[in-house]
Amino acid sequence: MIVRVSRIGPVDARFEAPPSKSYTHRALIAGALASGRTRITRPLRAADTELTARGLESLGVPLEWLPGEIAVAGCSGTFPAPGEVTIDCGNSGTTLRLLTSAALLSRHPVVLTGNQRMLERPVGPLAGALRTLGGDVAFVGQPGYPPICISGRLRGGRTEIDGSISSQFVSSILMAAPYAEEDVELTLPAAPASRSYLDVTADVMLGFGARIERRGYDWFRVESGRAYRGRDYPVEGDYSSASYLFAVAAVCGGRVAVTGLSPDSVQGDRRFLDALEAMGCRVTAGREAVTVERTGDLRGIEIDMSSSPDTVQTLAAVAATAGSPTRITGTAHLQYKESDRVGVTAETLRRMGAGVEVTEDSLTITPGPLHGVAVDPHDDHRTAMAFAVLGLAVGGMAIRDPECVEKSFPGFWEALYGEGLL
Ligand SMILES: O=C(O)C1=C[C@@H](OP(=O)(O)O)[C@@H](O)[C@H](O)C1
Ligand SMILES: C=C(OP(=O)(O)O)C(=O)O
Repeated sequence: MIVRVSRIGPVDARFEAPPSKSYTHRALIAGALASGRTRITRPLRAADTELTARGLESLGVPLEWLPGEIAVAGCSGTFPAPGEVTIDCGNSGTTLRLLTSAALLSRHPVVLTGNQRMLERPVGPLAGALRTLGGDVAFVGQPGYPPICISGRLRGGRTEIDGSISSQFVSSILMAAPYAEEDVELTLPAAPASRSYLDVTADVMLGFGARIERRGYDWFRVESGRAYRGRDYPVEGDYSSASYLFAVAAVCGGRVAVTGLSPDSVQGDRRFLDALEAMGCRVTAGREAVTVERTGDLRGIEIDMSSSPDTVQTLAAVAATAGSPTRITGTAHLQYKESDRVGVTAETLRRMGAGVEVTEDSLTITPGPLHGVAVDPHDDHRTAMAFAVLGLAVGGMAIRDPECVEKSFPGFWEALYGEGLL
């Protein structure tokens, strides 16, 4: 299938943000490990969160998707799987990495695998740290990459962990840590990638009753024995998904209001709004909705997006329509995602007529006269959504394999249709 995107004029649209992918993954895992029942309300039902849910079910956790909620019967810290299980995590890095440490809470070995691309996404630093904490982690194929087989126990204690490739390595150990035999103390020798996701992890853990001490992003201690308690857990809206909606106002002009976002969220992709404001948009966060409005021209900016990785492509798309160049830094770890995102973004923007310069950790976009092109998202939802939005300003855009948005934002195309934008 192909979605064709035509140029539209200034917009006046209102959307509801989809629920947060990161919060839904974590609430599923905390609820599955908790004592008692958990009701996750307004969860994200998308390909990736279904993969986490199915993984937990195969570990023996009863779980039910109901309209607008998920009911989870917690296993009190020991997965009841009756034997070895293999979990297919597709291309969901969060599923594979977060379940890696939790798998030590099963009495039987757990094999975690995924699709072809997932087998190229690293897990080595996580495996190394887990071994120090008592786990047996064996690489079934290429050392440092899935598939991995997890057995042994989560003894706990102190370890160092390098989160500079992915914060998910750190989140993984933190989320399982309340069920270690001893307290877990993690020291991060290097600045973690995507550090804001560690705030999301801590937020969910605290919400489920864990005790966690920390010094910024370089030291964490989780108390053993402070089990998660089942609860009703409402999931807030997703700032990464909302970025595509806000970007429509930035590239087309006019205004877009998005409801369902928490104004004091710790999600790092909130920073995308600061970027739009610095470029010349008006951003207002009211009680009901966050609104982005553009009446004049956009100017280029320089911004560090290391903590907001999932909105780098949205920002690159907006930057291509500005009046001056934009330099985005903190992009090194985007090469480990669903695709080599910097490479694909640079190549597509160049084909559209923009100038793009790439270094190891930055992306500089120099706007030029743009024209639409055919985009192969390489099965990367964020590439499809970012270039669809840019297509609304440029016209003549064709997005191949549009169903890849199922990963995080299954209603993306319907949302644009619903507001008459497609
Ligand atoms: O923990 C999470 O929920 C996520 C962490 C980030 O990954 P990295 O830490 O690998 O950059 C982000 O890109 C991903 O979409 C979700
Ligand atoms: C990188 C992403 O997800 P994950 O790491 O879970 O595959 C994403 O959604 O952009």
